[in-house]
Amino acid sequence: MSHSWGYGAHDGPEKWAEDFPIANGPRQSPIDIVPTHAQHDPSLKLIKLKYDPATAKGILNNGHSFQVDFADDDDSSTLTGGPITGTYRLRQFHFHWGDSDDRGSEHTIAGTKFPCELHLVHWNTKYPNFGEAASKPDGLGVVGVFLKIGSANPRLQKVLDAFDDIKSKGKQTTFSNFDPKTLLPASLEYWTYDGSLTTPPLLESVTWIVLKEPISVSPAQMATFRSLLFTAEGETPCCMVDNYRPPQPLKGRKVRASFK
Ligand SMILES: NS(=O)(=O)c1ccc2oc(NC(=O)c3ccccc3)nc2c1
Ligand SMILES: [Zn+2]
Repeated sequence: MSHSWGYGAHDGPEKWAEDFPIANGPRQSPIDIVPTHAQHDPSLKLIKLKYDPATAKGILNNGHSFQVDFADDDDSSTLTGGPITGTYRLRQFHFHWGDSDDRGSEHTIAGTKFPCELHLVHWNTKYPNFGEAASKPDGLGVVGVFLKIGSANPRLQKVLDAFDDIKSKGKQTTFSNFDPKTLLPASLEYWTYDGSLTTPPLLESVTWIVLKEPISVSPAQMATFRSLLFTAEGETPCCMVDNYRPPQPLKGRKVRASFK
């Protein structure tokens, strides 16, 4: 089955269920987080993110977003604590963003959309690799960070400076010595719930950890995000924008807060 999905009218989120019926499953992501409905859980631990900059390997335009990939053959870069048990290894981070500043995030907060959202993707080392973990209900842990319009974010700039080499789909380049911790806000307070990958194959294997505090991004930096292309070299260029899935039904799930 050739899975060609995207974010357009003909291949976008409203069509994904045709090839990926789990799109209508019981624990789909993203969701609208309503802070007043979230329950503070005092048993939730602090999240611990330990990242070794040396594990950063490369940056790739995969035609849906761009991602920075990390070496995950040992426990050099891990997520522990928070709502999860055990050790989850960082595999990649990527973003979702809009064509204008009024949209772009996947999760929303009481209906509020942010212009951009960062996802740091980790897999549970109780499984042999990412692919195995991605098919298990406790296989993945994704940390979501909102970006809001403000002053230019100097830590983001190193990522954006690599875009000239990955403008179109399938292009990649080396990307080394980068600490994703520099992209995190001061507070690691979070909401957590059981969900899924937000793009096909939409596997329901993600423990979501969405940070309450956003990081900043400037309008000029958002324009740089929007200069990437969904399309490969030689194809009619199509700007990579609005690569976000809208919130999905909660279907009885509880969202817990690590804070009061
Ligand atoms: N928006 S999302 O829910 O964070 C999300 C959605 C879809 C995803 O597919 C992958 N695959 C790998 O990282 C991968 C890692 C190793 C080998 C092959 C793939 N990560 C994802 C994260
Ligand atoms: Zn994502």
